[in-house]
Amino acid sequence: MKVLVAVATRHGATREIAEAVGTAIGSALTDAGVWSLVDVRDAGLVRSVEGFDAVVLGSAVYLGHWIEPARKLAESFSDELRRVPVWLFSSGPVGEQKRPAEEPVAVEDLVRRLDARGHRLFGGKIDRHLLKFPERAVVTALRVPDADNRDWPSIRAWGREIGTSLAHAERSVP
Ligand SMILES: Cc1cc2nc3c(=O)[nH]c(=O)nc-3n(C[C@H](O)[C@H](O)[C@H](O)COP(=O)(O)O)c2cc1C
Repeated sequence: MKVLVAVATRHGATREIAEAVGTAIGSALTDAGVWSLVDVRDAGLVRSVEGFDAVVLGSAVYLGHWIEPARKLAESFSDELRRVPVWLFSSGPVGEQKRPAEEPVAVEDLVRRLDARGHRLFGGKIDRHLLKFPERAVVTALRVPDADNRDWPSIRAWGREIGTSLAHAERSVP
């Protein structure tokens, strides 16, 4: 089984989540006795999704939205993506940035359009040293502290859930 984990990142924090998800999917499939090849790629470098049996697409969240390479991939390949199991994830919230009254990222429409199995929101990471001046100005204005809110156990658990569900589907094919 071939699985694509495509990710859009500006500063690398979401890429590391994608890699952990990909590793967890692969190990759950191996444990279930299913051969797998899990390809973690930058969304902007994906030229085709043909040949993959499942796709996980994730993006960092900036100002409430996915960044362009992830949106573009979802748009360009929406027909192909609807034909395979798809999971989405976003990574963003740091500190108190997530206000309970608001959805931190607008993806409901995408979940519907791609007929995705689910969407998970993970915490993000802010390291001012990596930010360009305008970004630093935004996080300073919003009083967002430097922090790493990525919850590795739940990231890995989600990847294993995906792998297990793919393994069940594979076994139930006659
Ligand atoms: C300028 C700026 C705007 C951001 N806007 C949001 C936002 O609207 N919602 C959110 O949850 N996180 C927001 N974040 C946090 C990022 O999503 C978080 O730092 C993420 O881990 C970045 O991932 P990356 O390193 O893969 O680009 C913002 C960060 C910056 C620097």
